[in-house]
Amino acid sequence: MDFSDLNDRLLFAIPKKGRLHENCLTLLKGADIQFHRRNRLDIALSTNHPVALVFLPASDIATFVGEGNVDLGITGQDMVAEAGARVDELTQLGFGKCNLSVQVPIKSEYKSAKDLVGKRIVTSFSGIVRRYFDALESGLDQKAAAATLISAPKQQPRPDPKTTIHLANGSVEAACALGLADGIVDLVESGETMREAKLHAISNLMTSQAVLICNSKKRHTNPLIETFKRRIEGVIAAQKYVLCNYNISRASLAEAIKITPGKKAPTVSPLEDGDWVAVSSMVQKSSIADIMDQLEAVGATDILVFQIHNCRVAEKAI
Ligand SMILES: Nc1ncnc2c1ncn2[C@@H]1O[C@H](COP(=O)(O)OP(=O)(O)OP(=O)(O)O)[C@@H](O)[C@H]1O
Ligand SMILES: O=P(O)(O)OC[C@H]1O[C@H](OP(=O)(O)OP(=O)(O)O)[C@H](O)[C@@H]1O
Repeated sequence: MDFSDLNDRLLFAIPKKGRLHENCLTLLKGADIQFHRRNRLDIALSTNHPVALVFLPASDIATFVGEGNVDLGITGQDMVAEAGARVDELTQLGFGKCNLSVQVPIKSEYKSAKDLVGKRIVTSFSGIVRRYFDALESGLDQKAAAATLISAPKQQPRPDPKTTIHLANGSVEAACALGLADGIVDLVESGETMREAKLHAISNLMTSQAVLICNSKKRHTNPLIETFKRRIEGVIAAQKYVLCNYNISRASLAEAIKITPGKKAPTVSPLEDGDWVAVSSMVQKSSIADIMDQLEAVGATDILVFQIHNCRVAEKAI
């Protein structure tokens, strides 16, 4: 492959390793973006679309998309905020969910992030943390300081910051025990790392999940961007929902529909026995056991649940 192979191809950046990598490969497969990645090469040409996949560190993707070096990408919202990148968030992907929190040793005297103003913080998110503590130092409360990370235009850094922020690229949770920090700012999902390190969270800077992002200027220049967005949304919806079929008497239909209202509306088909109908409806996979109990309680029979491999659905949430 040489660079001319990339001409006229949409460049789509995917995390090359780490927490988001496997889920991204599943999405590409579900969206039927086929490719062959040669050993040790971080660029792979799609074999069925005018697309090149670019495998990059998750932390670089927001900057590359923001600056237009690649057109489309998947990374965490935390990475987008850290890069301060101006990108369009096309869709939230429902994985890589975590919080970015200020944490201190359980036994320390610090009770809120404000108590750490003027102290030492270790983090992998030095940009976000600098902005957050600048906001606290300028007198904002924790909630208002966290809001500046998402909505407010980027401020100039304070010329005389009181709080010392050190960048660490991993094992941030060890910094307090090693005497390097009074507090840390790190990601929390299950909380296991935090608890093992005898830390607890005293404030939340932001919640994050993986997102599909694109360069704002390129959004409407290539129709494949919208096609891939729709396909990926279909794969995610299919992972979230199952199809529930059952039979119910006409007398109980209204009650049953309240339990399974469907995306738009359930499909109701007549049965040979005129007093009964068959109902087919998409329901959230996570509540299916509850829903089956409720359907049985209102008299539904022959309740069958099917996995959905792929779908395109209306926006309305169930
Ligand atoms: N424990 C976690 N639970 C859920 N999502 C996480 C977790 N840790 C990280 N993430 C999400 O995954 C993204 C990438 O994290 P990861 O640790 O894989 O990044 P990386 O630094 O590129 O990889 P590596 O640590 O392998 O160098 C983060 O920006 C965040 O959005
Ligand atoms: O709340 P938990 O479920 O324990 O997850 C949180 C941990 O996950 C991430 O680290 P990762 O495992 O990616 O390793 P790292 O410390 O090398 O970044 C993050 O930096 C936390 O340390």
